[in-house]
Amino acid sequence: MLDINKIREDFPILKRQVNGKPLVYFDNAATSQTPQQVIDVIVDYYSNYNANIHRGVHALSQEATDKYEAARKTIQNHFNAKHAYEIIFTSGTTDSINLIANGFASLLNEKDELIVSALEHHSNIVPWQMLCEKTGATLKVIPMTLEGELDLEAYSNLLSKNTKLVFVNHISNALGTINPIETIIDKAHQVGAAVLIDGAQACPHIKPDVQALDVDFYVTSAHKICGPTGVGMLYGKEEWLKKLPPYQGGGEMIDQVTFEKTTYAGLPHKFEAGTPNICGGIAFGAALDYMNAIGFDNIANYEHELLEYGTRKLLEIEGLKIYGTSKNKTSVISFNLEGIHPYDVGTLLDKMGIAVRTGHHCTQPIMDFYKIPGTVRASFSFYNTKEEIDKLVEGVKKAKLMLS
Ligand SMILES: Cc1ncc(COP(=O)(O)O)c(CN[C@@H](CS)C(=O)O)c1O
Repeated sequence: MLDINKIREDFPILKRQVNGKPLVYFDNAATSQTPQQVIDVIVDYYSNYNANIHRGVHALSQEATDKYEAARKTIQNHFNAKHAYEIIFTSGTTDSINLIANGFASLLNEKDELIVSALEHHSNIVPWQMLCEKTGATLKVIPMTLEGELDLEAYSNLLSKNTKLVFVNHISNALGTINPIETIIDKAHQVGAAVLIDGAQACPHIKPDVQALDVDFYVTSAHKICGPTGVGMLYGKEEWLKKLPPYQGGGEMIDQVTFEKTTYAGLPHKFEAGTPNICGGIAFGAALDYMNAIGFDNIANYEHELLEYGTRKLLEIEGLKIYGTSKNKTSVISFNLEGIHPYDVGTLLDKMGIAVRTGHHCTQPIMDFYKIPGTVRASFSFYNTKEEIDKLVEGVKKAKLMLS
């Protein structure tokens, strides 16, 4: 059982007032808030051992290197990766996906096919469209259903011996749907295709086991899981990371440089050119330690309570429609009020101190599917409360009165 009041004490920002009202932060799917334990690690780094890593001969550099590589091991253990060198630090989910898409440019041709899902974030669509433009490969799309789930029968029919890569999100940021990635991975492997799972929305709620999933690539951002922005990770199976060419050239990723020829470093540094976000990586590890101390089972159970409560209370409002009604979803509720633009609802809620996201949530294909301009999206985290949901419901009722 979580002590929510005690947990909320960890988050200084939750004491904020917005427009003269206590902040109700329901935009966790965009970015999560940062506990004092992680803030302290960031302050400690810049106060006591800020230095460049991996090649320094002085104490500060060694301390920073040790902490950075310890964070990599924390991430390895969290995702149950076989080797620490299968964890590549990136600037986030988008960067991780682009790293892989660029790597496949040298492996694909016009006969090859890639499969994406209709539920994807633009970060897991556009890099692959760019790759298809470069290589002549074909992009195929797994259709979605009205409930906001993937049509698995259609997926099976899209797979063929020409399928080289399948990439889907673990959890939809716009609808909250939890996709059956075990099935998706298994079917892709049966035709010899590799699978990239976009875990940006999953990692705040569940603890993926990359070896159990047998996934080829898994990506996420630290800022979704109580960590800082500007840092994330790519997990890749060793065999794949060894096959892919470097993403960026520069310091750190080399072994020998001559004007005749340059040889590259081994894993993970082959993919980590230049000075990394050292503090961000260390804070990423601290964020995972914080979340694991609370326990992902406790987090998932409590957030499911919030989802059920919020869904029930919002549906009591006449004319409110929820998009994404899968039985298997996390604490994201996307909704609209009949005849009212989501942006207007979001603006009024902000005046009441309630932070939600409105618009297409970087998933325009989903909005096109539902033939709507966007939604109001409330996304709950383990530090939110039912009392805050009551404020949201009252706010939506007020907005309906004012805007109808
Ligand atoms: C499923 C999914 N995939 C990729 C991204 C991009 O993450 P970055 O850290 O920006 O690289 C996101 C970020 N979604 C935010 C910003 S649009 C949201 O409000 O839903 C995501 O949810």
